[in-house]
Amino acid sequence: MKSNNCTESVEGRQLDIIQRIGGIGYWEYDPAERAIFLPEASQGLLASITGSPVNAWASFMQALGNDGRERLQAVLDQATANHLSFQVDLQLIGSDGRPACLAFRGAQVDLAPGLLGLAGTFSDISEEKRREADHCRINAQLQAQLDGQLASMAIERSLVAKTISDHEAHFILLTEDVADVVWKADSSLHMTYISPVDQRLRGYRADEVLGRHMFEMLTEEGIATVLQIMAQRRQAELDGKADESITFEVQHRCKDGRLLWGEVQSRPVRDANGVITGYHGITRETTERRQLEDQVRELAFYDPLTKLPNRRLLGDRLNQSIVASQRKDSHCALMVLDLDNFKPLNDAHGHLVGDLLLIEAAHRLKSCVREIDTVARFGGDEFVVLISDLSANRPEAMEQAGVVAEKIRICLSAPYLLKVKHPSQTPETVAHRSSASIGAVIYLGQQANPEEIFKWADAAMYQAKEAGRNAIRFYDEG
Ligand SMILES: Nc1nc2c(ncn2[C@@H]2O[C@H](COP(=O)(O)OP(=O)(O)OP(=O)(O)O)[C@@H](O)[C@H]2O)c(=O)[nH]1
Repeated sequence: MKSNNCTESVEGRQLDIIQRIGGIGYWEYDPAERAIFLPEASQGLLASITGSPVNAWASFMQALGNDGRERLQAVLDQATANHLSFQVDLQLIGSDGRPACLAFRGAQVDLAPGLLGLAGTFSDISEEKRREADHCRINAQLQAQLDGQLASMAIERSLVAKTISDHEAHFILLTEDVADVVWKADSSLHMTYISPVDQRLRGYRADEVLGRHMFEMLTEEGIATVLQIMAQRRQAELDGKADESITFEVQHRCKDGRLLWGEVQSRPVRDANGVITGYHGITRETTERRQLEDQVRELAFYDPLTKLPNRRLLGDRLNQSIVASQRKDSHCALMVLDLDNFKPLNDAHGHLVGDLLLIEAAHRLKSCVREIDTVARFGGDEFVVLISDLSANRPEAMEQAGVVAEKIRICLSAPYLLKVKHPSQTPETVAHRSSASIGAVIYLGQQANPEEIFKWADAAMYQAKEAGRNAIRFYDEG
């Protein structure tokens, strides 16, 4: 099969760089198989965290220990059952005996048409955890000092008052120093304290925030997330299982209309009877990390030029289609398409104009199939179409696939009028004729493996080329 090693390697390199700089890995979870899938670059990142270069996922599971493994599985099960997004922090011991902490974040997504699963990212937060522990230690020390002073207040009221104000000044200095926003709210979520960092991040002065409701800082989605978390906390309190500290990520509104992502770590403040009288917490800006996470996902699974799924994602969808086809007893079709007469366009007008044709071809291909079908780009001028839910009867399924293939062939052979915009020149329209040679194969369940299916469709595509191009050939099993 022809391939575009250059595009693949650029993608791989970009992904690699993003993962190294951002320290973010990507995963997908198929609930039916109860299996996690990691792209290759994420495996490398995981291996560097666990310190074991061999079989990154296995050494990660080993490093988690029984408790960690059970915890991760429970979170995946719960997120699948309740359609929740989640974050779980997992402690592990690397192969060199070094303790590490990994943040697993995820949400429900369509892994493939009709297949709901989970997808998300992981990152090494060992350093953040160490810093958090330092914060907590400092806060605890301050709190202990304040408590001690308050206890002797009756005796040395005036002396203590001075000490407290010293400590408050110390506390304010500390909160100004850290990059995170420190805040407090009363039990009805009206803000009672916010550190000055918030003004740097969101543009609001503290006096514009104090007394306002916390929800005024958040987007509608963020409010829904907080309400959901509060309902869960109330239920957990009733069950006697409430966690004191809760971490969640929501978007915050800025004064100039921008939106920022913030990871909020919140704790309740309780009176002597354990009744919640307010909340306090730390909010860390995570916009850049979220953007990196989105970029990692894009680069890992999508072709940057056409935005179609790439070879890696198609491989995954093909595996899923085989399982689904077995379960539903319905055929699927895989078609490999190579454009004809594409190179002359590049040669005459340059690669940028060639790119416009590839983008147009991608649009045309998508318009020929249903939402549940997959159109992928394999690099170069080669595309792959995966069609599922065809008849259980082989000749009938072949006829159905033939109708789609013919629709694609006609659609791709229509003339291309490419609008080229040169910088500081009037736009020109380049007309070009291309078509596609299409090789198709029909498969049912696990009768064949993905490599064979690709090989057969590819062989059929070469037959279509040899037959004079702009043609369709089905793989003949005979
Ligand atoms: N514009 C552009 N061209 C690419 C890209 N990737 C590969 N190519 C070019 O695509 C062309 C593919 O060559 P061929 O498939 O042999 O060209 P063809 O004229 O369609 O020939 P036949 O398939 O034999 O009909 C080569 O010129 C590659 O340089 C890309 O991302 N953008």
